[in-house]
Amino acid sequence: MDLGAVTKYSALHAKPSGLILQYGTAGFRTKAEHLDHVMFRMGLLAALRSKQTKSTIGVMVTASHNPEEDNGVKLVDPLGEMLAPSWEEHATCLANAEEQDMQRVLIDISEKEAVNLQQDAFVVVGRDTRPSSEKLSQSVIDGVTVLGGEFHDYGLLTTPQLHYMVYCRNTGSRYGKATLEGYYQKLSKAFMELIKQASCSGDEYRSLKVDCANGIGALKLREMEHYFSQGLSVQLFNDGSKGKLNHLCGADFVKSHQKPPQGMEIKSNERCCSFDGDADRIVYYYHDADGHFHLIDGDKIATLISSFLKELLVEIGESLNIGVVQTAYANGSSTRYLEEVMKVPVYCTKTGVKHLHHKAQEFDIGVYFEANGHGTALFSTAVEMKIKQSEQLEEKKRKAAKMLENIIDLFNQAAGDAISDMLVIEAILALKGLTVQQWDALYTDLPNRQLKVQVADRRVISTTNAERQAVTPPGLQETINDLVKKYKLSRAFVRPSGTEDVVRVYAEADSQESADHLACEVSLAVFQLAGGIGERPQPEFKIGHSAAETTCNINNAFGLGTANRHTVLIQCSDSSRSFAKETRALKMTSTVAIHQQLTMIN
Ligand SMILES: CC(=O)N[C@H]1[C@@H](OP(=O)(O)O)O[C@H](CO)[C@@H](O)[C@@H]1O
Ligand SMILES: [Mg+2]
Repeated sequence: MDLGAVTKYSALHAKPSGLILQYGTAGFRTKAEHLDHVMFRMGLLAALRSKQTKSTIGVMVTASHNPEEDNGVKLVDPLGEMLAPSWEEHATCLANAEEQDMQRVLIDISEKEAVNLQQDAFVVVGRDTRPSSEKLSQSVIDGVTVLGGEFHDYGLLTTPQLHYMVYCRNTGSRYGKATLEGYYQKLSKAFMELIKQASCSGDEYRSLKVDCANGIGALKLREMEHYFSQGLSVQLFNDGSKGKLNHLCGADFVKSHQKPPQGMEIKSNERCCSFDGDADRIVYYYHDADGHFHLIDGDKIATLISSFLKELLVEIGESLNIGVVQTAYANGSSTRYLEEVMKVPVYCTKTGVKHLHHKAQEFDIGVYFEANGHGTALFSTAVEMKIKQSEQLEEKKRKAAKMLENIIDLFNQAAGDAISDMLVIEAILALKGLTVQQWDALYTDLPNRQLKVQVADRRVISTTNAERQAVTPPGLQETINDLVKKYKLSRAFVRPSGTEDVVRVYAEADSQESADHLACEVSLAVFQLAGGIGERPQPEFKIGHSAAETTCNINNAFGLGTANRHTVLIQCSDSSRSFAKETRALKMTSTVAIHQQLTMIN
């Protein structure tokens, strides 16, 4: 290791003194202007990891669903997986070392991990469409080359495409060809094979509206679309030609606000979906004939996929085991449906796909999804062996085995992938002849609410039991237990976020009002017992899509009685400011005192 060169080049990517960052659930994420030194150092670290594992390592420059001004970086391990936990710690040490300590930290990591510095290193780099990404990925490359590593810069890629490239390169191309062309061909071929098996009702021309969050997903779906257009026509919205990345659109927006993205016109019963900013998450939705919005999230996606795979296994006559992995955010109805109706074992892990991915590897077929739409399915070598042996099976079983083989090829087993998941879902819906409403009707989600609470130090909250119970601060869990008892079919938990400086609160109950009240009461308990800062959590009534809907919300609030003399916090987006004005008029004529605050959603 040429430490002189490291020092010299590091000075060109100097760390702002005092800046401390943590390699969190999804790598480093913060304002783009604070990340140059982190990128250079992650280039160094990726080269070391590559030397140690004698494999290709990936570096992705993205901040996923964060605002456009942010950026981030994460490393991808040899089998396309998230970086090993011990190396996450090294990443944090290296990113936070002051300039004069850099050499010592690098040597420490190399010694601790017994890295042979003479070994070659190879790193592949990808980036999303943020204005800051190109320059930042160049800083990663500087880091790789200063340690004598070689690199391949894929340029613009979705995050899951980079995971796929790493996986292909480290498995001698058995998984696929490590090019975009290879990715498009592998997935499209599998999709077209599956679609061919769908019994054609004649009138079904499959089409889907896709909100691309103004991100990389739009570019890559455009490139890919002609490979599968015979089987599915996609109509792209928020394709980056005008709107801002993730602004009022994308999977995260749709899931957390439980409403459609801006910039997409939805006719009743049309199938629509949203990707997030780096295209590793997907959620579906539709408007029913009465104009009501229905969200089909990661839980329902996992249900559709696992029920289809289970049926295939039954048809093939194989006793391979199948498991579904969720987090505490999974809707209680989904867990009940999977366990009680489908009789599939369900496991709960901590938040963050690396936890779900590892658990899913324990099964012959492991399906994992976070409620926000990030997930995939993993297949063991036992499954592949059984498929190979299916040549001898009778016709019907062979057909099912062939279907399984294609569906395996269609999944991105390296990481959750919006494009791959979209094609899997479309294929399953076609094969089963299901409409989006029939899929949605598998079970009814329990009403739920997620809130964020600001505290001075979110580390005062520690949790156990896959984050479903708070251990500290003292008294918090007991308070939550008492609050939960007040509502029917209720559940609530709190945990410190791994990507934002907030405590997340989740509550579900038999009605939206109950879920909202419970979430609010739990937020207040967090605020009081865990050192809340800023404004106290308040009961919250969101502004509706239309003036009429908003008026109705406010009236409901009055109707509750409890709203009297309450502070009503009205959140409104830019475009709904006019509605806010109308509700101000309502305030003037009402007998209830409303202290109105206008805050921006997002
Ligand atoms: C409730 C929620 O959606 N949490 C998200 C979010 O993590 P937090 O640790 O909750 O901030 O970002 C992660 C990375 O994208 C994602 O894996 C996870 O599901
Ligand atoms: Mg993402």
